[in-house]
Amino acid sequence: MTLAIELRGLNKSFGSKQAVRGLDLEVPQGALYGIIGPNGAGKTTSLRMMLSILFPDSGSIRVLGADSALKAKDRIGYLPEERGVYRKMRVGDFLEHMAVLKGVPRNEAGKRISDWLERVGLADVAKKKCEELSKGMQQKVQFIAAVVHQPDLLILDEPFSGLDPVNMRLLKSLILEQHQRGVTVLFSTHVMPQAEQICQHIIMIHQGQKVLDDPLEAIRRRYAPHALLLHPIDDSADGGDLTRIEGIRSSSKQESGWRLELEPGHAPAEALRRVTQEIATRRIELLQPTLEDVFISLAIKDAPAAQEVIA
Ligand SMILES: Nc1ncnc2c1ncn2[C@@H]1O[C@H](COP(=O)(O)OP(=O)(O)OP(=O)(O)O)[C@@H](O)[C@H]1O
Repeated sequence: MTLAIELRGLNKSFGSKQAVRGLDLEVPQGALYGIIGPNGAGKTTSLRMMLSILFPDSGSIRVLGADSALKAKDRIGYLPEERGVYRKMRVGDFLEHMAVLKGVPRNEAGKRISDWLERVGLADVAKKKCEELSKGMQQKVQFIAAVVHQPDLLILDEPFSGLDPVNMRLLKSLILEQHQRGVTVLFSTHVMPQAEQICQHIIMIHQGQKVLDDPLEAIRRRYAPHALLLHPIDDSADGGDLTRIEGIRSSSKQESGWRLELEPGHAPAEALRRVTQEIATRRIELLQPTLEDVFISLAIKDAPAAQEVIA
């Protein structure tokens, strides 16, 4: 397996704050990886170290076979968290500048840029100054800047922040398209449903440490279902207090059916059997934990106050 990114034991502190602790990471060539983690977890710091924007205090980095991203910079595309378009520059000039900087011949750049602007619905902004664009538009322009040179590795820091649902969907399809072209894609996000919909593999960083590094399917299997959704034959039935059934911790009637929370550690199949013995059931399903459930359960382990609120 060829690795696009290989990090070993990365550490980084800012003064007394250790932002990244002993980070090991392997991203195979052609993979699509998402990095999630609470605010301040160390995601941006990790991405910046991979890109040699920041340097680790210790540990080693290999990117696209080189010992520094600087040696492979024309093969890397990066969408930074801070949206740094050159405010006074015209959009077309900004993109041409970025493309040429990354090795695209000037006569080729113009055609690529107008194709891209067309694709993201910004065909009419090439002559506008960057500062005249909305935040979402600027973000799309920056995405173009990250891909216009057809990189082999694409690193996106919070690509979905500030986008409306239509543009989120557009960006999602553009990221998937890059992946299908064989580009290695690594992106950080707070938007769990997006990570869940498009990633094959999830990394979670919490307080500077990696706490999850698995294929999404394996994560779903590991975090066992913790709830059932029940559709009784008689929709108007009350059912009484369902916590009388062994293994059921709580129940609530929702539009989608009755949601039954399982006792932690209780075998879902057993609970399912008992429930269907008690209640005439049209349909019953195990609810798989969402990535957000996993995120919250890992992130609040060290935050008792937050746990109380969520429970
Ligand atoms: N240049 C810096 N100087 C001092 N502290 C910093 C610097 N950059 C990051 N930090 C600190 O390092 C920690 C990790 O920050 P980082 O930006 O990597 O987190 P993050 O996971 O990207 O967070 P967010 O999701 O909020 O963007 C935080 O405590 C942050 O305050």
